[in-house]
Amino acid sequence: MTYAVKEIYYTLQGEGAHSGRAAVFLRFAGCNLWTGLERDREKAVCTFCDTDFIGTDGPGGGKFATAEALVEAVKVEWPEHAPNSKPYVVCTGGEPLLQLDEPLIDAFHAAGFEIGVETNGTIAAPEGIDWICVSPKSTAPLVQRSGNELKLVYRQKDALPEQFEGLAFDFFYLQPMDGPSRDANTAAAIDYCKTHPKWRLSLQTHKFVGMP
Ligand SMILES: C[S@@+](CC[C@H](N)C(=O)[O-])C[C@H]1O[C@@H](n2cnc3c(N)ncnc32)[C@H](O)[C@@H]1O
Ligand SMILES: Nc1nc2[nH]cc(C(=O)O)c2c(=O)[nH]1
Ligand code: SF4
Ligand SMILES: [Mg+2]
Repeated sequence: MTYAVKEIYYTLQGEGAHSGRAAVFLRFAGCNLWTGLERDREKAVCTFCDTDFIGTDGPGGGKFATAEALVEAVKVEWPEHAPNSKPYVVCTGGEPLLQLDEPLIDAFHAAGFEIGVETNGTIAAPEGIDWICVSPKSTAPLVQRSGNELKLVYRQKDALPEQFEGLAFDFFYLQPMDGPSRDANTAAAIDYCKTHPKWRLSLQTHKFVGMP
């Protein structure tokens, strides 16, 4: 299968349980809940996306004919001399589970990588991913109902924390929705976490410091 990749870059995970951890971000092109075009945003299932995932024109982006070729492009971003560390790749997008398949998982593991994924949960995750972060979206049916962290963007009218707190995840996070109401959403998320301690606050820390 040919993989369509928007961008590949080395940064720190900004969100959730692995916040602060060095990772290569592999951003796949395309999503099943929005075309990525501003003219379609209002009518999309997911309306608040903060990401450009159209095309393959970003840094390190392109079309990769094999899993091995894509792994090689990710591998070169990890520092050469990194003692006592296992390389970590975060597969995101767009929706990474449209493209992240078993051959690619196997190729990453063969190269010594630990694999994380950021998914909207509408597609079942293949076996073998080391860290599954599910971020449910509005009315989109949630298929992937277990994993390591559930990271709910807050506030969404059609996706309330109560709908998800019984699912099989190790951690439950609320991430304030960025946009015109970010400050109000942050205050509401803090309040919710204080009254519902099962939930923790996830801030998009990379945005504070201008990291990609
Ligand atoms: C761009 S998405 C890509 C991965 C996948 N499609 C998903 O939605 O989980 C990466 C993460 O950013 C979150 N996100 C997207 N737009 C956001 C916004 N405006 N404010 C806060 N988080 C946002 C998503 O919920 C998800 O956890
Ligand atoms: N630094 C950084 N951390 C992130 N965690 C999840 C992100 C994403 O867009 O999937 C993201 C991102 O875009 N940048
Ligand atoms: S599901 Fe993820 S990538 Fe797709 S539009 Fe929503 S936040 Fe963006
Ligand atoms: Mg992002």
